[in-house]
Amino acid sequence: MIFIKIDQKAILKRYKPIDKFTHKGIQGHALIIAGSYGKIGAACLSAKAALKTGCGLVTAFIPECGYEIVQASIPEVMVLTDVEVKCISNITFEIIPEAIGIGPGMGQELATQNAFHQFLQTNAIHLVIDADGLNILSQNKSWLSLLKSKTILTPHPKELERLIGKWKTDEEKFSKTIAFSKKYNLIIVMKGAPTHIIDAETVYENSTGNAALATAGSGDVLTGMITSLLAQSYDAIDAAIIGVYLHGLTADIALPETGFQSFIASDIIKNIGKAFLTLEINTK
Ligand SMILES: NC(=O)C1=CN([C@@H]2O[C@H](COP(=O)(O)OP(=O)(O)OC[C@H]3O[C@@H](n4cnc5c(N)ncnc54)[C@H](O)[C@@H]3O)[C@@H](O)[C@H]2O)[C@@H](O)CC1
Ligand SMILES: Nc1ncnc2c1ncn2[C@@H]1O[C@H](COP(=O)(O)OP(=O)(O)O)[C@@H](O)[C@H]1O
Ligand SMILES: [Mg+2]
Repeated sequence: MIFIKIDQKAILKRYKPIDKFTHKGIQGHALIIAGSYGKIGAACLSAKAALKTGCGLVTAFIPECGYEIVQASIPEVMVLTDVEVKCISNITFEIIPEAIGIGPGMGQELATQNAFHQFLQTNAIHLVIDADGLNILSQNKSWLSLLKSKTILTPHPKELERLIGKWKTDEEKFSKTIAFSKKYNLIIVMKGAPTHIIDAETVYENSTGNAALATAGSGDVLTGMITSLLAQSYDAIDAAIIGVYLHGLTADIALPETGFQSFIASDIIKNIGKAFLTLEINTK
């Protein structure tokens, strides 16, 4: 195992400042496939976080019932709807995004599982899988071999357990996750306090974040942020590392204003700009 601590210096080596002459057409298009009846908020959080992390365009693919919710709450985001009202049942789109984030709030209806399977069989675009995307994979482990090399998975501890089985010690958790990452050639964002990013034998430990992040939708926001960085042509490992670092940094920045208790997932999104600025100041 190779252990690497991720601090600001490590991020600055990977961070690419925005080109003065860029435009929205080349700044990356992220597609967020998420949401179900009662959990359209997860799609909103993820899509808004993707936009606020710098990609030029964001499209949300959601069940029909979420159409007005997403359009009204984030007018900058484009929306595609499924034929089903309450859940995703057929993932088809004509746009060509550079990266896709799938799973937040998506639910695990049979129709959604079938649509996800169909999608994995044909998808060739860089991918981040979270939440119900992970839960569906846990129930259908043979589908893991459909994932392209360096697909990013972002499990919290319970989702990780569903994927790799129970562990008794931290050591066992790491060795099982490393073996899983190697077997399927995946990047595993092992969310926690702190979060570790696992790429085969290499374990990156994040240095930002605090308990304020223990709040609903916090992971949905992270999925949007990593997808956005992937869409902006960061390598998968860099997108995962920078996304986790900035996500944690928002909570460190906001803490003096919100305290642990009143920090909510929208506060992560609100502070992404300030988190980026700490990097800009250090590249001057
Ligand atoms: N506003 C929204 O629409 C929201 C939608 N959400 C979605 O709701 C669905 C269900 O997600 P959940 O994660 O709640 O459900 P899960 O059943 O996957 O996870 C909840 C369980 O995991 C355990 N757990 C979670 N984090 C842990 C940690 N750090 N350490 C130890 N145990 C931990 C909890 O004790 C609980 O038993 C997902 O699709 C998610 O994206 C949530 O993100 C909440 C907000
Ligand atoms: N005590 C904590 N300290 C630091 N980070 C935390 C803590 N609790 C949760 N987090 C972070 O918050 C996020 C929670 O993600 P997740 O459980 O998927 O939330 P949700 O599904 O509600 O969106 C992860 O990035 C995790 O690392
Ligand atoms: Mg989650």
